[in-house]
Amino acid sequence: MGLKSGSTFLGDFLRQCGGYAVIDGGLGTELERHGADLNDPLWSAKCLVSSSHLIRRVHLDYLEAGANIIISSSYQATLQGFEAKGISREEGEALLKRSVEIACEARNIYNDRASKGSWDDYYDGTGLKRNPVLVAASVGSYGAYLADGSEYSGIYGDAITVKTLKDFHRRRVQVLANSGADLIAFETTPNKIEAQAYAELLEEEAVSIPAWLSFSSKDGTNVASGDSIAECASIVDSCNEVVGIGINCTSPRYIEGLIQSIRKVTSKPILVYPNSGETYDGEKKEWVASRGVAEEDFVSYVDKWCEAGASLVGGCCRTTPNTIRAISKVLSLRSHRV
Ligand code: MET
Ligand SMILES: [Zn+2]
Repeated sequence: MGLKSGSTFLGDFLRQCGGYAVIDGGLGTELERHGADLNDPLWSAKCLVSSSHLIRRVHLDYLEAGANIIISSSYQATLQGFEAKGISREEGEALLKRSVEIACEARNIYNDRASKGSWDDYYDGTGLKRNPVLVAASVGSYGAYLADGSEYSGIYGDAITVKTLKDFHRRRVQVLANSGADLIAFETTPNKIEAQAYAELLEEEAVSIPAWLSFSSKDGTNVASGDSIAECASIVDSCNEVVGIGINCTSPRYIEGLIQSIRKVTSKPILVYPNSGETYDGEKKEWVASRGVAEEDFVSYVDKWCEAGASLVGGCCRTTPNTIRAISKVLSLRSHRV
């Protein structure tokens, strides 16, 4: 896809969806809920090796809950992480591709089911009712690879520069760009240097599919490291390959303010998929439940986020197909208004 088509890619898709699109919910969370043990440096990517059927099932659950965009299980799948487990470069690349294939298989099953559904179930006056679906290849941050929660601190230390980050991500991005995915989702970006690294990498490598980039935040004004969201978003805004900018894995209560800051520096579509509002304890590797937001409360924010300028909404860690079903209802009511 050339730059020109890249620049209208997400806008065209949003129009196809009626103005608003639904992103899926937490993948890692759902895999765990189904019994997977993700206490591993590869986290959800551990299932790529042993339980791809479970990953496919979770993608399918999100599609059936109304998701328009499903994000692959490659968040914590890195060639470096695979190598540390004795998995060769070649096998590691095959696993990265496999993560996207599994998501594509889920989309095929979903499409088949929808077209075989009864006329009454699926006919909505405009044709067969089947949500348009994109598959996004997940790229987690360098902090996610470290597997110590640093995607929520953004503190990488002085030895880590834009250059080392580009080199860290380069091959994985190349492989995922040629995996059959529709776009790349750079998730949980915690600082400015990593945003800069992604933007430069997309340009240097002439990546053939578009990308979106989302940040994590702990306060509603800055990304996790303390760099300002406005500054981070403008770095990304100037990269032609980036078709959407947003926030993920952040408490719902900070989202509205963050959208307003992003809106000031970009006219690209804004995406948000917050977590449940609980906090991740990187040392204990568990979510601290105390300050969570109930499912109904999460959903009550969705209209506000859209009014502030978001057009793609989903959920991150600790959200489930129920959250996505509820988001999908709110967005489809809004879609009918556009
Ligand atoms: N897409 C990833 C997942 O839900 C994002 C994780 S954020 C720590 O599994
Ligand atoms: Zn998350």
